[in-house]
Amino acid sequence: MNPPVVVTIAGSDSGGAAGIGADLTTFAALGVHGACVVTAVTAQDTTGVRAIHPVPFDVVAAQLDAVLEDLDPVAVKTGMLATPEVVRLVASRCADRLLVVDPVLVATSGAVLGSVEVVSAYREHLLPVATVVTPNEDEFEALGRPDAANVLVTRGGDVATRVATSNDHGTGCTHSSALASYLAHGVDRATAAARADAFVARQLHHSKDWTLGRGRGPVAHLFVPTSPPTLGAPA
Ligand SMILES: Nc1ncnc2c1ncn2[C@@H]1O[C@H](COP(=O)(O)OP(=O)(O)OP(=O)(O)O)[C@@H](O)[C@H]1O
Ligand SMILES: Cc1ncc(COP(=O)(O)O)c(N)n1
Repeated sequence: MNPPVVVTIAGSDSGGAAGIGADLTTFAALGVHGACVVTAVTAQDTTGVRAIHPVPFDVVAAQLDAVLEDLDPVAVKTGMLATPEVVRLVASRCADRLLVVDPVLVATSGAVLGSVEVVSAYREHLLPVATVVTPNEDEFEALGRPDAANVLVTRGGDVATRVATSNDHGTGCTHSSALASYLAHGVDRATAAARADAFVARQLHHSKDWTLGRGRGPVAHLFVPTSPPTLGAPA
């Protein structure tokens, strides 16, 4: 039987904690086939972002056309979209699919990954057509505290499930990719959100004592220490 197809539209992180790498590995961990549209190349490590190179618009559009026309993904997950043109492109091409929008505007390191123009494009074009939007607190503020049913503010784990670790680089990407994977397996939004929270908490627990890099280390995306996660089973 074919796995569900999910496409991530996001930037690369040379340090392998966030972005496309985190998304594809999370998709693999959760039993979906991952396709990818690369929007930007970042020179980044556990301590911060050194450089950002947006991919030319035509090349982003060509990647998206290829994936949509040939692989027909059931779900789309967006991360760093880099330019307002790409935000508008995604809104116009992906509104008819399960669409998880992680509005990547501020990195864990504090680096700004989205301009004022990008924020406006999100508000006007992408937020209204998303299935779920997963801003963190800073991104929620930057977006003007949108008051809509599809907005799920991520808060770094609630008291019961919070894992004490500084290895949290990539948690937002992992969380939104897990959410898109569970939706692609056919579970409802509330269940998918709860499972994504539990998945990230478990992955954070697994990597909590890692000492990779000198800054905020990566969350484990793939290592699954106990039984495999529940995928499309009844809610
Ligand atoms: N310390 C933690 N313990 C348990 N769960 C956590 C922890 N940190 C993050 N999470 C989980 O990961 C999700 C995303 O976390 P967070 O909001 O910190 O991501 P982010 O990297 O700031 O997001 P973005 O990619 O939007 O910038 C949270 O909703 C929560 O489910
Ligand atoms: C290419 C890219 N995409 C997304 C993030 C956000 O992830 P985080 O909030 O964990 O820094 C990032 N730092 N880099």
